[in-house]
Amino acid sequence: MTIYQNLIAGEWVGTDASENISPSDTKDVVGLYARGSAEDTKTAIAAAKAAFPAWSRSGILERHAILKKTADEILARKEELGKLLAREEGKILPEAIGEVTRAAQIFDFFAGEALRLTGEIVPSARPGITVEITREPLGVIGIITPWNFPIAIPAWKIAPALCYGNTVVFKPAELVPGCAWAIVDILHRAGLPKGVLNLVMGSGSVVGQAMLDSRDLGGITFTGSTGTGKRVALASIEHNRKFQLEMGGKNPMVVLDDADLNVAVEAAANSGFFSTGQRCTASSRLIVTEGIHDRFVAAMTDKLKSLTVDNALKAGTHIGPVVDERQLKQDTDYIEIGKSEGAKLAFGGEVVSRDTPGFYLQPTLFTEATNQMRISQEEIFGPVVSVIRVKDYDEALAVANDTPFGLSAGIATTSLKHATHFKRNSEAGMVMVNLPTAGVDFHVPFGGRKASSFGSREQGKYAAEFFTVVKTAYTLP
Ligand SMILES: NC(=O)C1=CN([C@@H]2O[C@H](COP(=O)(O)OP(=O)(O)OC[C@H]3O[C@@H](n4cnc5c(N)ncnc54)[C@H](OP(=O)(O)O)[C@@H]3O)[C@@H](O)[C@H]2O)C=CC1
Ligand SMILES: O=C(O)CCC(=O)C(=O)O
Repeated sequence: MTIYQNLIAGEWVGTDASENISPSDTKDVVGLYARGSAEDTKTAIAAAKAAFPAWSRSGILERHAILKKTADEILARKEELGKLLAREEGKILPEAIGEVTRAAQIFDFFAGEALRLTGEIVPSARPGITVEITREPLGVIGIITPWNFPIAIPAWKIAPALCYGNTVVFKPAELVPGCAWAIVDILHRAGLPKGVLNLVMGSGSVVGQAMLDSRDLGGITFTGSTGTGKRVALASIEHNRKFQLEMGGKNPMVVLDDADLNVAVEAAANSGFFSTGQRCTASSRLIVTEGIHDRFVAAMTDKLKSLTVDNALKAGTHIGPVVDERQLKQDTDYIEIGKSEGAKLAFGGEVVSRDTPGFYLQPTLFTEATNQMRISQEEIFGPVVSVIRVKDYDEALAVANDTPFGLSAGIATTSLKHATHFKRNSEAGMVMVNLPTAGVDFHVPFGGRKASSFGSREQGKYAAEFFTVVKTAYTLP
């Protein structure tokens, strides 16, 4: 089998490789992908550092053209790349093609941003002097991404990094090197100069750690677990560099008595179970007021009965497999914890077999949960959701905010008053009314509060906050 190699200083390198296995079918080897070493990582960082002066001064038309060409190729190959994504991560094919399309839209957006770079000229407090306020790139950006969005998250970190004139060392999650390799190959062929974008696939404890230990990164942008996020933060403080963290969620979805039941059920099922519940924006706490509670649980249970769990590539599958054995164990451990805490298992809870050997788990719904239970406080990251019964809107809001996390929050209601109050008083970075808590737009800010995020927002024009540094220059002509 061919080895998909790392890209370091413009050359494809690496002979040590590991298998990329499909979670839908553990007999399906997606490909052999290079495993970089700490030494490879250092070489990649040195190459990115050497490429920085020229790239940071490159013309906006060059950056625009490369990002646009990348967007166009990703879009033209969305079916093929979607299939690769579905195979390696387990997202169902329509969701996977949707994610690839989103990656293309992100590159397209930042191709446009390259042409819209601006600064300000303001009068000085001292007459005769002008003040220019400009944004400059940070330098070499370390990009560390998770497995759950194998192409969209790399896209929303790589595209702005390059757009604003930074060079990059990119380390994707070991579970999903396929999409990472494809996106880097496309950017490389689109004409990026040597060393501007380096790909080092390999393990977090080796490649990721070597990035954390480097003194030559101007910034690290990370998405993943809270534990690794803290390591990124501590190492970045030690090395005086900027960092941006996107971590977990325990996102609430409030359902009020006056909600449209169908809207509420569709939003809750999507939030909790689509993408196998493996989204940091997934809602695993359904906070439901008394008057609609029993009708909502009955309708949710009917909805879950109608969902097919199977191979991600099979037509008609609604929920693909869990990403790997370790995540499956985490999910089933939490199901046992939920039972032992006294929550009632209303649906699912079983690992199931399908025609192909994969990590299949039924969508699982607990009722009679309280917000103090571990299943309501800790991120499970699987298709496991609890219903918490509350008296009224005020209690619902208090429970929704009673969490260490603050990424996304939803409410299903026909009351303008409650929707407006919730938008203002939810302690989350993103609020959805009558919509799923997950599945965000590509051109507006993304990020949370409390333990979910650290640093400025990702995506849209707000991405400039992280990927640039402001310079204030005074001139006496
Ligand atoms: N917020 C989110 O979107 C996500 C949250 N999670 C949460 O995290 C849990 C565990 O998932 P997991 O994949 O292990 O998350 P991690 O935080 O371990 O992985 C995220 C990224 O960090 C890398 N990494 C791991 N260790 C280090 C290190 N010491 N230094 C630098 N980089 C490192 C990983 O590499 P590698 O994978 O190659 O080891 C991966 O690229 C999930 O169950 C879920 O709760 C997970 C994914 C996304
Ligand atoms: O919900 C989304 O669209 C994005 C979710 C995400 O970024 C994540 O799960 O890491």
